[in-house]
Amino acid sequence: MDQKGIGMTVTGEPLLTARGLVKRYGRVTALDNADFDLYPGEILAVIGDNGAGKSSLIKAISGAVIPDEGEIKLEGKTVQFRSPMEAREAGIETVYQNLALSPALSIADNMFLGREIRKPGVLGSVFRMLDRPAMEKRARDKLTELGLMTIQNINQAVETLSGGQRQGVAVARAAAFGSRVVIMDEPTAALGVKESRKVLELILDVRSRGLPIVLISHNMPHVFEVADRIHIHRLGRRLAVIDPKEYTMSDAVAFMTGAKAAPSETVAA
Ligand SMILES: Nc1ncnc2c1ncn2[C@@H]1O[C@H](COP(=O)(O)OP(=O)(O)OP(=O)(O)O)[C@@H](O)[C@H]1O
Repeated sequence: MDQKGIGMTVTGEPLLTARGLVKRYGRVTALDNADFDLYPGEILAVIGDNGAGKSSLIKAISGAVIPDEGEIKLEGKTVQFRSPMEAREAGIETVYQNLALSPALSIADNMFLGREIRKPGVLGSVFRMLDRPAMEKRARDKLTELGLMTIQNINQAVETLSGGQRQGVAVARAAAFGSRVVIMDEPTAALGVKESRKVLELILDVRSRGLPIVLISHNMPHVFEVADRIHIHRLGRRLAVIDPKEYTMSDAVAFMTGAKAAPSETVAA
């Protein structure tokens, strides 16, 4: 593999790759031969103008849409996710823009939504009781481990939390279950300065635990603060991958809007 321009932080083989992804919605081609590479332990930001196809790319690699063409590989093996659940089972967790939390449910219940821990039941019985103490303990441990100590009560309804705390729960859930990759779609978009800071710290914290993160964001200061590499998406495909230490924010914006030609040598092979 040609490592030129990939950046200082990546080594070895990519963990998650996509080649030639195509996704059409009627006459709109959201993904037009898109490539993608995520390396172990890195924070990869994905940036691009509105409508560039960032969400479509992320949906394809997280099982939320099925691409019309192309190939996705996880740890070198071809995968075909037919649902977000299948991607989750493979260790790819996504924190969506709308968070997908249930406001009326508690923090613990939200963390285990769709994969509740159940008490051992009668063999073969489908009616197994929820193991609430086990879920509460695991939720509390995870939030403590991630430094979300401001959350006092694990049984507190999510609707009573601040935006930052909610995002924290969503990130904690992803970090708790994402054994291979955590994808975050605009995690700071709806947050204030203090709450954004907390989420950025969480992202760095998740990386320090060895989990790679894909961060989709329009917020250039946030991207430049935490990303190891920046994937620039334009007109449905990857245009370039740049090292944030080598370019400025205005360079990145100029590349993604087409105001300036992107350095072609920085496209990962
Ligand atoms: N479900 C859909 N049905 C029809 N068109 C869609 C659908 N999803 C995406 N598109 C179109 O595909 C193109 C790429 O959209 P996508 O949401 O992937 O871009 P994006 O880079 O994430 O944009 P933004 O930054 O505005 O969220 C757009 O033209 C969009 O209108």
